[in-house]
Amino acid sequence: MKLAVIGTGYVGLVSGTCFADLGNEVICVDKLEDKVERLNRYDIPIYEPGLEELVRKNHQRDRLSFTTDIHSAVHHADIVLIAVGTPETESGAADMSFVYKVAEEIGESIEDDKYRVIVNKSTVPVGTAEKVEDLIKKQQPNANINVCSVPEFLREGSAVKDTFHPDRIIIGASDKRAESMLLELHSPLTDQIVVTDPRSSEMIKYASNAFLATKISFINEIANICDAYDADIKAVAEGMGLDNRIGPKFLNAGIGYGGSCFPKDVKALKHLAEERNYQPDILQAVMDVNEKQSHRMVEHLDRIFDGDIKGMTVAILGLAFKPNTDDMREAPSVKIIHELTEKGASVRAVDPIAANNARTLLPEDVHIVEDALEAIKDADAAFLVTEWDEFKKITADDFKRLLKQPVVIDGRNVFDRDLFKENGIIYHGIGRK
Ligand SMILES: NC(=O)C1=CN([C@@H]2O[C@H](COP(=O)(O)OP(=O)(O)OC[C@H]3O[C@@H](n4cnc5c(N)ncnc54)[C@H](O)[C@@H]3O)[C@@H](O)[C@H]2O)C=CC1
Ligand SMILES: O=C(O)[C@H]1O[C@H](OP(=O)(O)OP(=O)(O)OC[C@H]2O[C@@H](n3ccc(=O)[nH]c3=O)[C@H](O)[C@@H]2O)[C@H](O)[C@@H](O)[C@@H]1O
Repeated sequence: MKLAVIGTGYVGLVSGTCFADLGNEVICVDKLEDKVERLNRYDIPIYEPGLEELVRKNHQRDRLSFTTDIHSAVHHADIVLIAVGTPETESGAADMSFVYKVAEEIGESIEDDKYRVIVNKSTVPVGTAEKVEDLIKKQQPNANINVCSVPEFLREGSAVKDTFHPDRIIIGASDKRAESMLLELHSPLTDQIVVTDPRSSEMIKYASNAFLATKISFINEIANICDAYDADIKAVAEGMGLDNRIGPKFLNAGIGYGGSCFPKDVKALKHLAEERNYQPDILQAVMDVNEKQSHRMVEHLDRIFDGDIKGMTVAILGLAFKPNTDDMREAPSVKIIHELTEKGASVRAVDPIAANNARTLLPEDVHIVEDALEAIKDADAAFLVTEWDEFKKITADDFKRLLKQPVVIDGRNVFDRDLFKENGIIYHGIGRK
């Protein structure tokens, strides 16, 4: 099939490349000339394991190309995927200006009566498929199109794997012909395909992200209660997760969820509810717990030093919002570092790949170093903020030898608490002192 993919962020670039790899002819469009130029040189603007080889392979086979010309891409396509950003606005609602602009541009690009399926892959409010259809038809009243919703569920850092092996595909189809084309496109990926209407499909995406965020805030709340009673959240989560109805995933307590999606999507869903005069109390609580959670590490440090942390040097291990990405959007590290510097501490930070993206978000006097052991050396305390594999390998002995004071605050509960304590380290995890 011939595909046009509009937007080459995580979703557009990864899904476009994967569909090309499955044998489709894919043109990826971005409005940013320098991004398109970089992509044509296989200089991939995001860090995503496996992506570069896949782009190179399919580009060289002439199945995948990059352009700024939306007009010719839409003209060529049987299916147009919209994958532009839907960031949050001040009110918490999704900013739909990029999607609406693309809809208008698609309308302007359609000049013939060929049948095309337009697909929203961006995470969008319920009712957007209808709005996009209206906008396209406003530009081109005779456009022979159906607008559908196929939300994306990939995770950053494992985007290629998630796209080739999805748990499920949701197709929100507005018409039988569109449904069968989308089934044909997606059937090589999985048998687990749910076909529904566009509105339900749009809601499935928000509800899924909100549910995962709820699981995280729930376990963080239990961790905070564990803290107060000297129970161990790791044991608690393991015990809970063995119940099939609960499941073990997304029960890692820590410093709250970040990233480009959970924070904005929970807010956007809340906003959607309030627009229809429904007060979503659970979503509000999820956000409130998450907001508080990023302060836990500094609270632990304060507890150890009776609030007197002025003049200390704290080593920050990890800046990205999670491992295997250089994405700094809503990364808890930013809040933690600002809190430390506001309290008069100095910060020495390290991250394998996110340091460049982090620089402008951090106070100027934060010292970013290349190596974890260099960050720790002579610091008064170390904070494990992002659980990169290379940080997990730091031993109790390394901390003991290099830190000025053997204080380790483990924001992701990855170190062996008992071993660290046996080695004389003052170890605090989240919900496991
Ligand atoms: N990042 C992720 O892991 C996931 C994101 N999503 C959703 O997918 C959507 C896209 O997210 P990302 O890929 O992270 O976006 P992004 O913000 O990283 O990239 C969007 C791209 O679209 C381009 N663009 C904007 N307007 C354009 C136009 N008129 N014509 C051509 N290109 C245009 C931008 O230049 C940019 O390169 C969002 O709604 C997001 O919530 C869904 C699942 C996973
Ligand atoms: O809509 C999206 O953009 C995507 O959002 C998330 O993917 P992502 O943000 O890449 O990362 P996750 O692995 O889900 O982690 C999100 C945040 O939750 C935190 N988290 C995750 C799991 C956990 O047990 N505990 C926890 O604190 C992570 O540290 C991170 O800050 C979802 O997992 C994807 O399914 C979805 O497609």
